[in-house]
Amino acid sequence: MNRSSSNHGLSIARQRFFAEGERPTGLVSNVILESWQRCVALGLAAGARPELEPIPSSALTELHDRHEILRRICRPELEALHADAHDTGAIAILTGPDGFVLDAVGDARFLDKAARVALRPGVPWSENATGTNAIGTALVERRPVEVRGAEHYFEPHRILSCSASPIFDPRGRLAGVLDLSGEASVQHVHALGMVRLAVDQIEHRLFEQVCHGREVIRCHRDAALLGTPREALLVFEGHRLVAANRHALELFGFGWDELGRRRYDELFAGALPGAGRDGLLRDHFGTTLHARRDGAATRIAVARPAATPRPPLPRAPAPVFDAQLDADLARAVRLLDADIPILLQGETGTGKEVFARELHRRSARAAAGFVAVNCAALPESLIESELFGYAPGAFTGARREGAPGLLREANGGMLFLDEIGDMPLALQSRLLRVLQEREVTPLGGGRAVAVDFALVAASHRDLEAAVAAQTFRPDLYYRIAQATVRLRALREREDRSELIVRLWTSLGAAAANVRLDEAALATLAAQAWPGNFRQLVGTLRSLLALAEPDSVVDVAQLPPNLRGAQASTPVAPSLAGAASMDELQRLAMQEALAACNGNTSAAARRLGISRSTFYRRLQ
Ligand SMILES: Nc1ncnc2c1ncn2[C@@H]1O[C@H](COP(=O)(O)OP(=O)(O)OP(=O)(O)O)[C@@H](O)[C@H]1O
Repeated sequence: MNRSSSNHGLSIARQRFFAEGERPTGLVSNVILESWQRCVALGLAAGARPELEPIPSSALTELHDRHEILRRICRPELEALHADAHDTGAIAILTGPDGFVLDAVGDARFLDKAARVALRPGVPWSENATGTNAIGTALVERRPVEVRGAEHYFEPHRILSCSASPIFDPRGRLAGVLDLSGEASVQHVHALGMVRLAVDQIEHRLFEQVCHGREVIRCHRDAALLGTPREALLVFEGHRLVAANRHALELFGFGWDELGRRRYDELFAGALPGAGRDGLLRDHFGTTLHARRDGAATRIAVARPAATPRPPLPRAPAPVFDAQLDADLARAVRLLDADIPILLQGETGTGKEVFARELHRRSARAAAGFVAVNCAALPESLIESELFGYAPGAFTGARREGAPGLLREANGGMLFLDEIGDMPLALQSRLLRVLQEREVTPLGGGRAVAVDFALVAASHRDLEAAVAAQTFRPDLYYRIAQATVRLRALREREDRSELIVRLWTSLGAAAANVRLDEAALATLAAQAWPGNFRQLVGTLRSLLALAEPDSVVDVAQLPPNLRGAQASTPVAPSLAGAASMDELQRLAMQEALAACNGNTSAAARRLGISRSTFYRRLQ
């Protein structure tokens, strides 16, 4: 089909879909059609100009900080994509896993034009915010997507032609999206292919970085492709497959959800080649594969050049679940898939949100969205409109075209209502009605819209006690508490040493070759950790940030409040007793990092120095 006839077909498709409410099958691909339908269900008005304001610059800096590793890994491909597409004037874009644009590299003229439709850093290009578009739709579909001209949901975006591919980490979690966008009037013939190749490179590099120090098995049918981004990469823990890249999934023919389930002997027949060696392996179909095994020991032994800049610490470790949590997760997934809501109870920091996200990842609704609402963080005056949405002109200050609300945004996916115990009583009744009737009526009138989402609610309050105290409605309680999971406080767990070792490794300690000595580990494991995971992870991040590469952390390096007999020693005397300016500085930074849960920006602000100075002093 040439372009003018395909444009004509698209105009007819739009007319039929938007004006006549028909399904224009055959005129537009199913991916686009399904996306349009999702946008309609969200209440987005295709003819309107979407209000897409970038987040404030301080929030963008924070976003950049959070995705520093991803940005660094993707930079070469962003530059290369832009260079390859230079003739077409297209721009290369990187977004985070939520669709927020992190970087845009390209031709100044088109950058300018793109900025007019808000295709610039700090603006969300998720489908919920921006309608059908390559970035948002690739995030929903979890696969590469092309969206050209009038296939975009919103009229003003017709000027764009975009090709995007999601980027997955070795555990199958979305890390971000790479996109190439240009003018719809220019042909971008190989755009999607270029983006896919670039993502291949990125995922390969991400895998190397995340799994550095682990024993990685590389294989391919063709020996010449071993060591290239086309090779399959696999990591086993014991006998279980815990990480893989897309090529491995393709080779063995299963999806990310099989990670953690498949065993070595289900994939391969015969033993691995020796560590650090090449050899032959047979897969379970009997096909011969060329394989290479990177021994963990060999990799760790490679000395880090002194001048190598330290990679930033991951903000959060990969979730760690013990056997009990794994069993809770498996049970909760079955219940959730049978449409039974789950209530998570546990003290602050016990990982309720982490648990809920993992539930989503393992559930039948994993491909659809995860919408998290913190009922305690939303001001009471806003919570109603945020949750239930509002009709056009419902109240002063409302957006002209109204808003669908978070309950409708969760349609098809999972709604996570955090701190539900803090929801005002009047709203509890409204929420109950939605859960019973499975439809939402926006504030200020309008017709009720059907919603279908899996519900996970959480609270650190004892909701049963709140019902007895009449601060929580019993009928809502019985509705949401059909299946309850109690997340244990860390002080109740006997496996704290093992947990600390796993978190320590996951935070990058193996990559930097920083060890905790036995006494330090025992001291950390003996703590009660009233802030639970949040406090423990914050402390481990601080220790790692301050440790030299290839070193051992001992008890003397632990924050004073954690050091056995000195546990109750106030901060000031320990600072006063420090030996040198360097030691003083080190202690002050350590205290600040611990107080800010390992957030370096916040710790730098606390000390009144810039973030770059803080980093420099950490080197
Ligand atoms: N199972 C886990 N494995 C690794 N890290 C975890 C785990 N659970 C929680 N964490 C860490 O602890 C932090 C707090 O977790 P999360 O926000 O899920 O706790 P919460 O119980 O929802 O807290 P709150 O009640 O205060 O909202 C997370 O940022 C994460 O880094």
